[in-house]
Amino acid sequence: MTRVIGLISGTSVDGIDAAMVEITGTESDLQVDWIAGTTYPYPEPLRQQILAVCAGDPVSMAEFADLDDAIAQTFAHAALTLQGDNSVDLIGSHGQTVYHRPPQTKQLGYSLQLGRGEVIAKLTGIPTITNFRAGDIAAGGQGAPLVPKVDLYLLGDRHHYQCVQNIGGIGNVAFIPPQQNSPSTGSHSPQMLGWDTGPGNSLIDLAVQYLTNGEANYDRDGAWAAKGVPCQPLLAHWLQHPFFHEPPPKSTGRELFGWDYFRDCLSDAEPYSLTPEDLLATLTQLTVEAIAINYRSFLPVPPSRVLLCGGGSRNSYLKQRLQTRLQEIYGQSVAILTTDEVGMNADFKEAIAFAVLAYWRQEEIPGNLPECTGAKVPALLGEIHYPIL
Ligand SMILES: Nc1ncnc2c1ncn2[C@@H]1O[C@H](COP(=O)(O)OP(=O)(O)OP(=O)(O)O)[C@@H](O)[C@H]1O
Ligand SMILES: CC(=O)N[C@H]1[C@@H]2OC[C@@H](O2)[C@@H](O)[C@@H]1O[C@H](C)C(=O)O
Repeated sequence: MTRVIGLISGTSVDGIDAAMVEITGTESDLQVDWIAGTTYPYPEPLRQQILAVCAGDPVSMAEFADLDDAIAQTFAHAALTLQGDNSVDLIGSHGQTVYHRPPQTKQLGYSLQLGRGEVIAKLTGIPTITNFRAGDIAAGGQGAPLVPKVDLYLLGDRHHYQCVQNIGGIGNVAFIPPQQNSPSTGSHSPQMLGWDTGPGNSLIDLAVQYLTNGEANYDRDGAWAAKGVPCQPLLAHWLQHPFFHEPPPKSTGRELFGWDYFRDCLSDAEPYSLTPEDLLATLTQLTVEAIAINYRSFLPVPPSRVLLCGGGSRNSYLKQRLQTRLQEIYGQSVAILTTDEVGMNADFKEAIAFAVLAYWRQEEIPGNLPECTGAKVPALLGEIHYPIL
């Protein structure tokens, strides 16, 4: 048994999710037992600095190095807070993505996560694995999404064609066909798939911040959007964005669906004189339609159930709109649950996944699925940093 802490701050930049778990087995016999989890908020000035860098604000290399270390220190504190009196064997830290560029025909991808492992290992005294995306990118992959391989082994089901749909800042899906035999035999058909579906909560959050002058950060339970009506012509226009129609493998981030895109949305919306409620309803529906278009265009069969995770799984209005839209496109009801309902914590699933990815790195088991990231080969993911005792 290996006790591992997994750490991640996602594209919402809302704080560090930390999960402590005990892991045994390897792939088809992988077992992860939950011990504890916590969300450790960034100090507000640090959060603002991260958002500014993500939005393209210029920084000197010296400021950049300080930012890297400030993030690493916050991650280390999150790990130490969660660790308490427990002994921990390993930390898997995703870090904070500040830039992501998918690969092009003649150019490898580039994905930068801050919060260097040397500092986390030094401050915690625990071996720390970081920089998980580089190994997949070196193999020609997108570097994302990486969580689907963990979903396969922890959420694969004998009967269902499942979609595990994360709705964080960005949305991503893992499509998992029924696992009749051991997944590692590759005997399942059709194949496992996974890719980024587009905006999750990123545009909804930006709209709430804009509409409240920064007083609020998100639309709790979708209550505000639920009072509005989606503007169909605006949606039709936004849905022409090439990302929604690009076949997988594909990945994205705040570079595409961040402030600049939101400002474009606002100017597109001007002629319609939308109320704040209508604007939020339309942006929420964009997330729903992005998921629906991706499923209809790229899944080989309709999912028999969708397992939601990430903060968007708490947005009951979004969930209900997604239910309606999937029923419309498939002509039959598709069960929508949260991963909590099948025993996997929906808020900490990504943190748990990076604990597993670190464990796989230590056991020398590849962490990526080429069918999801587009990498040429399965690759060992992550760099190991040992504390100097
Ligand atoms: N009760 C709720 N109602 C509506 N939305 C919610 C609720 N709770 C969380 N959210 C949304 O979830 C977001 C955070 O989700 P999450 O932590 O999964 O994102 P992330 O991990 O940062 O993103 P990513 O998965 O893209 O890296 C918040 O910014 C908010 O928009
Ligand atoms: C570059 C980056 O941080 N991408 C994240 C982001 O957040 C959601 C989506 O975009 C996903 O593909 C990815 O994260 C998860 C943890 C993944 O790799 O599976």
